[in-house]
Amino acid sequence: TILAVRELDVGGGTNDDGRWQKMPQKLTEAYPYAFTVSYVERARQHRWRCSDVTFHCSDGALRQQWIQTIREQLTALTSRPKHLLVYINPYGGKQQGECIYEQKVAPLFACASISTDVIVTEHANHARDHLKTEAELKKYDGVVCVGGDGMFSEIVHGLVSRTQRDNGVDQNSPEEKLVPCSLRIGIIPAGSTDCICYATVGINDPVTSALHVIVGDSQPMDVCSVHHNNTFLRYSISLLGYGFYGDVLADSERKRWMGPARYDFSGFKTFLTHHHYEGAVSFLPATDILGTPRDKTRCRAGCFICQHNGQLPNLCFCSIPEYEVGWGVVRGKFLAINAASMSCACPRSPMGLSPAAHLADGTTDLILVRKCSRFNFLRHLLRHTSKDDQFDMTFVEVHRVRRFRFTPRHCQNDSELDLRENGKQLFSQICRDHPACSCSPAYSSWNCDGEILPHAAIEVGVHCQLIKLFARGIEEQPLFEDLANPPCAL
Ligand SMILES: Nc1ncnc2c1ncn2[C@@H]1O[C@H](COP(=O)(O)OP(=O)(O)OP(=O)(O)O)[C@@H](O)[C@H]1O
Repeated sequence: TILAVRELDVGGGTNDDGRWQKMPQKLTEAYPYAFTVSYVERARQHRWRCSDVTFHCSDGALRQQWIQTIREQLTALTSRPKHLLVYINPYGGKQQGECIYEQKVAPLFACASISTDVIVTEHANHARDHLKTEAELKKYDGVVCVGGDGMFSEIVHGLVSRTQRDNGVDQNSPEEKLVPCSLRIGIIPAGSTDCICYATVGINDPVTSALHVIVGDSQPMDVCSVHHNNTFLRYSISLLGYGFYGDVLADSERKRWMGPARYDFSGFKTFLTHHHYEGAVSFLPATDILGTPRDKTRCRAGCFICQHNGQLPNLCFCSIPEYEVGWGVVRGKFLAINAASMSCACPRSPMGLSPAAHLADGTTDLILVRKCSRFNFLRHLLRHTSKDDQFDMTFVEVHRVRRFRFTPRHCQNDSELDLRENGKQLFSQICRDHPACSCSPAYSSWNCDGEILPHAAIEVGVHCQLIKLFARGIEEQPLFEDLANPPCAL
C-alpha cells in the first residue's frame, strides 16, 4: 500500500525531507532522476512500518509522469483522510502523549499530506466537551485520539452526543434509535490501558495505528447505551461488569497511589472477599443472528458475522410492548454479571472475557456467574488465561443479547415502579436504607469501561455499528512477512 511519493534530488544527496540519501556514483550518473515511494510494510505481530523505495530513471519528464500519476491515484482514494482533528491527553499512561504524537505520528501525517488541528487537553472531559459543542466537525474527515481507553471513551461520548444533538435525538430515551457518527476515530495508543486499540488493530503501537489512519481503514463498532430510570448515564464500548469487576475497579480507584499494581492488589482482595449480589437480569436474546458466544469463530478483519448481522433490522429500538416479547429473566445470587461487547482480549488475557464476541454484530455477550465456591470461581477466572472454555461450568451461563436490564434484589419492586413513575430520588433512598441482611453488601457497582456508574439498576441497549474506527480488525495472518525489499530501477 503506497502512502506517498516525493521527488528525490540525486545531485544534492538529500531528499525533500532533508534526510541523507547515499547514492552509488555510477547509478547517479546513468539515472540522475529519482523519486521515492513510501509504503506500508507489514512486520511481526500485526505491526506496520513505513518503508521507502527509491526509483531511478534517466529522463526527468518520465520521473514527473510517474510522480504525477501516483499522486493522482492517491488523491482518488476518497477513503483516505485529508484533514484531521487531533486530541492529545498529555497525562495519559506514562505522560508521553505529546512526545509520541510529535515524534512518531505527525511526521507520517505530514508525509501523507494530511493536515491537522491539534488540541492538547487541559483537563479531563476537555475533548468530550469540545467535540460536543464547539468543534467544527464539517471541516474534518476524522478525529484522532492520542491516549488510552479513558481518552477514547471521552471522544466517543463527545462524538455520539454531538451527532444525536445535531439530529434531534433524545439520548435520555432508552428506546431511541441513535444516529451513527459519520466521522471515523483513530486511536494512537498512549495510555496505560489500550484495550480498544489492541482489539481493533492487534497491537498497541502508535506507528501502526497512524498508518491505519493514513490508509483510511474503517472498522465499525457497536456502542451500548446505559440508562437508569429513563436518564442517560454513559456509553460503553467494551465491558460492563457488576460484582467482581465492579468491586475490583471501586477498590482500585481508592488505591490510585499504588500505581498500576493496584489492579493486581484489588483483584486479589476482591477475589478473597468473595461477595455475591442478588438481583434479576432480564434480557432480549439475539435470536435472528449468525454466531453464538460459545462457537469457535473469532472476530477478525472483514468479519463475515459482523457484516451479516450488521445488515439485520434491529427491532429492539421500538416501542416497549414489542420488545417485551421474547425477554428472558434470570434471578439469583451472582458473583459477577458481565456484558462483553467485544472479546476484551488484552495482553493479560489474550482470548478475552468472551473470545467469540464481535466488534460490530449488534449484540453483547451477557455472562452470568452464579454464586459458587472460591475454588470454582478461581477455576473460572484462570480459564481466561488458557484455551479452556470459561463458560463450560455449571455456575456460568452466557447469552448473546441485544438489550438487558439489571435490578438488584432490594430495589426490584421500587425500580420497576421507578421505570414507570420517574421516582428516581425515592428509589435511590429506599435502596440505601434497606441493605441486604447478609455478609455480602446489598449491591456492587457497575464498571463501565473503567468508570464507576452511580446506579446499580440499569438498562442497556446495543446500538449496532454506531461508530467507526480507522482500523480494519485483527488480520488473521500477516502477509508477505519478512520479505526483503526487491531492488528497483526503471
Ligand atoms: N489534560 C488532562 N488532565 C487530566 N486528565 C485528563 C486530561 N485529558 C484527559 N484526561 C482524562 O484522563 C483519563 C485517563 O486518560 P487515558 O485513558 O488517556 O490514560 P490511561 O493512562 O490509560 O488512563 P487509566 O488511568 O484509565 O489507565 C481519561 O479519562 C481522560 O478523561
